[in-house]
Amino acid sequence: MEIDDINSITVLGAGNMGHGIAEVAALAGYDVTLRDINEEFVQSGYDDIEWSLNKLAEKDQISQEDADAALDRVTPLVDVEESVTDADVVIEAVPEKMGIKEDVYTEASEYAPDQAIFATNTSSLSITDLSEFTDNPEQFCGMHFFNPPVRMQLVEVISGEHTDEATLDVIEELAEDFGKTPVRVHRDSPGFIVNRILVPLMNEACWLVHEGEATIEEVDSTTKYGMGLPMGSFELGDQVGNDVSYHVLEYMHDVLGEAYEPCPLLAEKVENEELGKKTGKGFYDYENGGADVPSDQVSESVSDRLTAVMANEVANLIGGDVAEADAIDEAVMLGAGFPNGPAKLADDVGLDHLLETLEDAYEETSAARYEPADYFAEAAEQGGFHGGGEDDDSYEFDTISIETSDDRVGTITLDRPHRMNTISGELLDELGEAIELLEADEEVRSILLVGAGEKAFSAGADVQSMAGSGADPIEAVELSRKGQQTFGKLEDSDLPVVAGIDGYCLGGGMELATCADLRVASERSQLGQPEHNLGLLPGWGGTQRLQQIVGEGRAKEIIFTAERYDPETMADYGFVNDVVGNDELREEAYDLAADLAAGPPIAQRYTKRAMKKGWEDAEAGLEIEAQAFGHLMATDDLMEGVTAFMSDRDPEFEGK
Ligand SMILES: C/C=C/C(=O)SCCNC(=O)CCNC(=O)[C@H](O)C(C)(C)COP(=O)(O)OP(=O)(O)OC[C@H]1O[C@@H](n2cnc3c(N)ncnc32)[C@H](O)[C@@H]1OP(=O)(O)O
Repeated sequence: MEIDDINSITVLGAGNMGHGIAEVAALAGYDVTLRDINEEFVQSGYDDIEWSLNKLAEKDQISQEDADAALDRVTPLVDVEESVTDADVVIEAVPEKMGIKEDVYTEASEYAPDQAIFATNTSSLSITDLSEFTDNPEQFCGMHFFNPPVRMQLVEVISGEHTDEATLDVIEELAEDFGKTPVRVHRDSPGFIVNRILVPLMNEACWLVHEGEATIEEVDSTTKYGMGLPMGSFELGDQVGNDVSYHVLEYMHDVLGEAYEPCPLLAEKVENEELGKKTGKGFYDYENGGADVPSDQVSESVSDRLTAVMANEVANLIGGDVAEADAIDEAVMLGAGFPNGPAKLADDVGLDHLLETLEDAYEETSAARYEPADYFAEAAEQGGFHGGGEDDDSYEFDTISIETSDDRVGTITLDRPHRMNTISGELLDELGEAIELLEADEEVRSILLVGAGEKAFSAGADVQSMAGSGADPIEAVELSRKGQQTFGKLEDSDLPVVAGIDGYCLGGGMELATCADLRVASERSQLGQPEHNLGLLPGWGGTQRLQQIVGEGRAKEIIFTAERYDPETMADYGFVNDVVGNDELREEAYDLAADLAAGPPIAQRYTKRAMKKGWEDAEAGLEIEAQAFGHLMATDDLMEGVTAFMSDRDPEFEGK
């Protein structure tokens, strides 16, 4: 089957995941049948889809017409035969019990067309075992969505032992058509990628506390503020559900062995029905304020242990041919909101050190969970999961990407869409390097700055990583100076710089855009300096540079009110040069950057210098203007400009 042959999708199971998957498929334009065992369940799933679609429309993420059209494409049904008889793809999302799934597959494969592909959303059962309940196990694979499917970008596409390549290809294309990012899991291994990393991490957090090596506060402070993960390990456990982690661990324990023995502390939580957020109590008490993770109890030994255990799982996945390092990183960043993938995090700490940490713990405790995976030493030897530092492609970054085009535009994309393109220390380093690279590239004549995804240009400094290190005032001073200097490179650049703003442009994100020469914003953008809401001030140049553009009165208004502004108001204030339709932003911003790239480089360079100098001292600015004017007289560009004007053609400036 080819992707173009897919029109009808049946989702079996109208629960939390089932109705979410059906909604995603309907939004992508497919006819969807949503099936559950009785009217009440299926109607409840349908109502949830309607609610969610209306919410998306209310938030202007889709139009009301699109929401209504998507709902119209969903047919709720109870009868199995009727639900699958025309299905091109059947996605199963029924409860995680082998017996229930067996019944569902046996019945559905009796009535589904022979060519239909079956995909399971299971997070914990064997794809191979499930495929054997169908007539065509080669047309069966895993298609694991994350909760809630409508918001989460990741889909793990998992091969079973019998799955053929064509099935995986078409399901990957389908996931892309749903607007998701598929990550291929080559082997049917418990937990696939994301749970295989997260669940042993949460288990190790429990062991550290159970063995008296750390407190819950120390572990969570370290996880969140030391390692920079989105939340503490126990906080995450409570969110996932302690029963869910426990059952996944039990399954891993059965299939993969002793290393995955659930910690008694976790078992105790399950026994006491302290399952986390959903029961009001887990490791934290959600009826009394919930998780309050301290930022000042970061412990190096806890960080080493947790990172080492996580790295061991990465080594198991790579060594076991389940997935490659890049796929693991992408999956965990998208599925769990990690700022960097676990392979990259481990590489950054250093595999030699982590291997030693594991070996020491293994020697001390003889616990199987510390036994280094076979592949670990190999990866350490080659300098990391990502192969060490021998990669001499200087255009490779982790938090940004850069691209150059025939129009001589160098585009820098802030590339942390799962974190609203927030600006971390690493991003600042990479941004500085990227600006220098583009400046040094003779083929580049202008810079375009954009954010990845549709939600944000940038929501500012990554406040979480700032809270981790910013408790130290001296470090915070340095961080402020680093931001000022990095963004200042754009101001000082000889190249004209355009910021293409789509979505949130807040705090440090707005300070970055302030350093561009021109700003184009989409209609849906929201701009502002919310730092005062956090008890901070715009510390990446905002107190100085914004007033140069909008004047002191407006700059003070923007900073003191900490409000979010629409782009039209920002255009009235003189901050935004042009407001364009959401769908046109990329093209319009690029075209502007391309126009500037076709301009006279020497005149542009001197104009920027004269204007900047004039901020400090108008007399000095005027002097630079006069000198530059003189120098330009002797350039080929002037000759070319005048000749082109006389011949009524476009000039071709060479910067000479
Ligand atoms: C010197 C410079 C200083 C500064 O720049 S200070 C920072 C200034 N910026 C801000 O104060 C903006 C803070 N963020 C927000 O107000 C909201 O977010 C938005 C309005 C941008 C978006 O709201 P919504 O659409 O409801 O999304 P969501 O669930 O709040 O955010 C999605 C994920 O992005 C993370 N995130 C957003 N902004 C930041 C940030 N500035 N630092 C770190 N993380 C951030 C969230 O926590 C969350 O993450 P999860 O999905 O894991 O819950």
